[in-house]
Amino acid sequence: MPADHTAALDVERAHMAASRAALHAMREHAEAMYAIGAKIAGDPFSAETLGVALARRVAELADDPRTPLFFGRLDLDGAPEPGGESLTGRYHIGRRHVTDQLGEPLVLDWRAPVSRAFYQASVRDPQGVRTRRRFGFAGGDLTSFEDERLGQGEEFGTASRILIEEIERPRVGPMRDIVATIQPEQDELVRADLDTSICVQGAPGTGKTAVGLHRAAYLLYLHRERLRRTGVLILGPNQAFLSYISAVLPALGELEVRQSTLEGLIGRVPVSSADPVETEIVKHDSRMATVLHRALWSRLGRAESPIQVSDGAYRWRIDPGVLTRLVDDTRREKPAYLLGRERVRARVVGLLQRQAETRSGESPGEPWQRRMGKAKPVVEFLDACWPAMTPQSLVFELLSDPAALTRAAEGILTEAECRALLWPKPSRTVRSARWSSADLVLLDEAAGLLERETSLHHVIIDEAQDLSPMQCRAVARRTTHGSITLLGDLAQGTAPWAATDWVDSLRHLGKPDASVVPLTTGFRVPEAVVALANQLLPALAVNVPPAVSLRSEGSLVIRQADDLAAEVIAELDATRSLPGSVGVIAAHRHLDAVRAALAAAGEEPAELDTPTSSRVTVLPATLAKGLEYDHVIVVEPADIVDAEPRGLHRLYVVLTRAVTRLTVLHTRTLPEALTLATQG
Ligand SMILES: Nc1ncnc2c1ncn2[C@@H]1O[C@H](COP(=O)(O)OP(=O)(O)OP(=O)(O)O)[C@@H](O)[C@H]1O
Repeated sequence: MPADHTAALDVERAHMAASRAALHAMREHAEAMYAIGAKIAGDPFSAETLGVALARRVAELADDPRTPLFFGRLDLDGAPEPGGESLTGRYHIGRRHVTDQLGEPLVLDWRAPVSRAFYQASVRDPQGVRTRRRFGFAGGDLTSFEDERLGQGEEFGTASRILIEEIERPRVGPMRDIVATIQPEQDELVRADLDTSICVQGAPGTGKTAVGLHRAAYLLYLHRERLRRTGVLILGPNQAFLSYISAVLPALGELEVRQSTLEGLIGRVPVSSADPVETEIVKHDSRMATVLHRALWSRLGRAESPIQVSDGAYRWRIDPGVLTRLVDDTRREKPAYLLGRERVRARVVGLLQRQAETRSGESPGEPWQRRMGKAKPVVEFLDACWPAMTPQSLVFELLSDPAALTRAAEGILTEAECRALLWPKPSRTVRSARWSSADLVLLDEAAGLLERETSLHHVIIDEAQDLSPMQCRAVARRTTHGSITLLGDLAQGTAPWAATDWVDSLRHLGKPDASVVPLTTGFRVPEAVVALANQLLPALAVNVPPAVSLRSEGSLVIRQADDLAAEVIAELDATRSLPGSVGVIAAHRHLDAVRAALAAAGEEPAELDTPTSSRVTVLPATLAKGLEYDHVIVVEPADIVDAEPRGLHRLYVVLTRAVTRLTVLHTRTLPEALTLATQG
């Protein structure tokens, strides 16, 4: 390193030390506030609220010695601020604001408006940036830097050595944040307005998950109070994936974002049975929404007899014609079902009240109204003409009563589809029903008809290509007044109902106008593997742009084996001296044999979502989505393809988990698409 470079780095290190000391002081100050918070708050409720806020502040100010406090610097030369003013001076950009005792900024949060230029400025549009400096680091220490003098036409783009080093870094443990190296096209998505819904179609490893997580952090920074009340939610495909991404937001100082699977979000009953796939397909079809709607609303009836009710002093009467009109009028207002029932009850009481007023000249009080609302004749009328329902009772009836299902599904489902829906041996009562995971979407749809969901402000949905129409509707019900970020790759759709076009998903999600933005630069998969994966694309029958890889390093080996287990062990031995994680991915039927071979060879592989120090993880192909390993060993691809109807898509997912080295081991003939790809 040249001497002037070394000297400059020393200055930066000193700034880092000063920033760390200042952060420490900020935290001590917050801790002191926390200690006296209870005393200064006037009442227990404010003490509690203040205590929670201060405790959060203390936690947010934690310093992680393994990461540097800043990773970039901007020298500004009259940059126009969003407000129109010009900014000059020097700003270090990091994971959070750090200020000195006088409140002067030592580090600017990466989400602050000024920091945008760090990600977006270019020679063509310098945004007032004279020099952009990026730092290389090891642990929390600065090791190098790289300057781009934009004013002098100097710009590295994806050739930045520091970016390359970052993406070539061996992967260990859970996912990391990418805040130091967010690319301009990713930054556009991260910083999109809160009210804008977007759909990101991105090839494997293009940073969709990373973009989603950073977008959550960005939105929370900009709209902290609003979002604290109404929430940001991240939806992922399974627990293994959620645990893989769980460290990213805390590393960015965001500790309170809810991350869930869709089942976790909508599950209102335990899942204790499984459906055959043809049944699941019908249950996830959007036509079920119409069937449920019809089944529910067809329960409204005409009043056959009058309500005759006594309040102890007098008897009142409402004629059937009036009651039927009341039901019809309320229905026309399109309320949620249970709200409608209560409206009818209130209107009946209103009619009784008017009769009482006419007779006595006085209005009966609230206790009288409540009593009349619960009077037996009123309840009997409601139960006959607008019966109370629960999600479970509605779905139970449809799945157990052929006549009820036929009535509700006529002209919507075929006879075969109805047969697929009906339980072969229905439980005797709703309470003893054994629900499947596909039933959860039906129950949620039913619940949405009965009562409106409260809307979240923003939902980020990862691996969204696998959402069924009914699952999309479940999300839509929770974002009626909010926005969504949809992240996915049509080529990776493995569910039987996987989307083949984003237009339909967006329609079911209630955001038909969201724009679909492609991401095509891959940061994970090496060139050789991307080339192989791209050649599978025609066989996947989806229209997506192929990926380009930023990683030229990396290897691909496809090897015929006699003994798969022995080959896996040999391959593991070959990777022993290399840094980074290893994922052995196979169809379910091979897992026991692979695990036994590993045990015999003295390897103790990690289980998914249990953090261990083991470098090797053995996992089924069905859980590989969204994950990555430096070295991936794929066992018997033909069995992965054969295991499910969209097995080739599954294979595409599995092949694209590799960061550095992909080894495919097979005894059977390779799937045809892969053979063509290797020849091509
Ligand atoms: N700008 C970036 N700088 C450095 N690393 C990045 C960048 N963008 C993405 N990465 C890294 O690339 C890898 C893939 O990112 P990510 O998992 O977000 O991709 P994805 O599009 O969600 O992939 P998949 O479709 O396979 O789920 C991760 O290790 C991520 O940290």
